[in-house]
Amino acid sequence: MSQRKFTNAKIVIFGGPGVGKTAFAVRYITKRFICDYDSDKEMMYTYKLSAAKDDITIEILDTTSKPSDDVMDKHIKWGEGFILIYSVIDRSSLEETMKVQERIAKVKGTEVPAVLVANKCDLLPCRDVMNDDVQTTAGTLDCPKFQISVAESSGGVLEVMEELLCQLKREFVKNVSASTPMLEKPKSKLYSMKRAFKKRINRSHSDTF
Ligand SMILES: Nc1nc2c(ncn2[C@@H]2O[C@H](COP(=O)(O)OP(=O)(O)OP(=O)(O)O)[C@@H](O)[C@H]2O)c(=O)[nH]1
Repeated sequence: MSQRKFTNAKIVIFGGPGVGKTAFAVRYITKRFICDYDSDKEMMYTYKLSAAKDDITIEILDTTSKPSDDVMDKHIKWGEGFILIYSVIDRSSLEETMKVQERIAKVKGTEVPAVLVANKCDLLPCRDVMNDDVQTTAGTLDCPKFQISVAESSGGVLEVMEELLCQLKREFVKNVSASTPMLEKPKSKLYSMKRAFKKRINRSHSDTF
């Protein structure tokens, strides 16, 4: 039987070198900011989120910063929702996310659950990416945009995840309704009475001949 409840989410984090992909995943899971991680290692995290109706198992794939096209396509096919992170102090990282968006659009189309995240907003005095840059380099996916600092607090990270999970749930519900055959509407009492009456008339009619 196909699954009818939203209980799983597969999320992929893409972004250029050092933008804070690992910091984001670790912040979401542990609510802590740890300054240094093993650099550029691919990691899979699993996190159980207790929701009002059901628990949701969230798998988060923290990718390397420069995956080959084949590896990127494999991750895109695996993922259901995408977090595209760039750093406000590194303009080239914004361009990286544009390339990823094009790839996602090619593999999965443009209607994909995704969010675009500007990280390291605590370093705004050193910013290298202006708001106009983001508007003009909007990319192929029309996804919600966030400005956060993983270092400063968990708030932004939670907001991003909440938005993506909402998009994923919407997509899930859409797919379930599309795959469910339309159930026949229950007949009203009047309809049943009319049918019974018709049957009786037909029977008495055939009795006559
Ligand atoms: N100031 C500041 N530093 C941050 C923030 N987020 C992450 N960093 C730092 O940026 C560096 C890179 O963070 P990572 O999480 O390793 O970045 P990454 O994208 O996983 O890096 P790679 O996978 O190696 O490309 C680390 O030193 C983090 O402490 C932030 O919001 N503000």
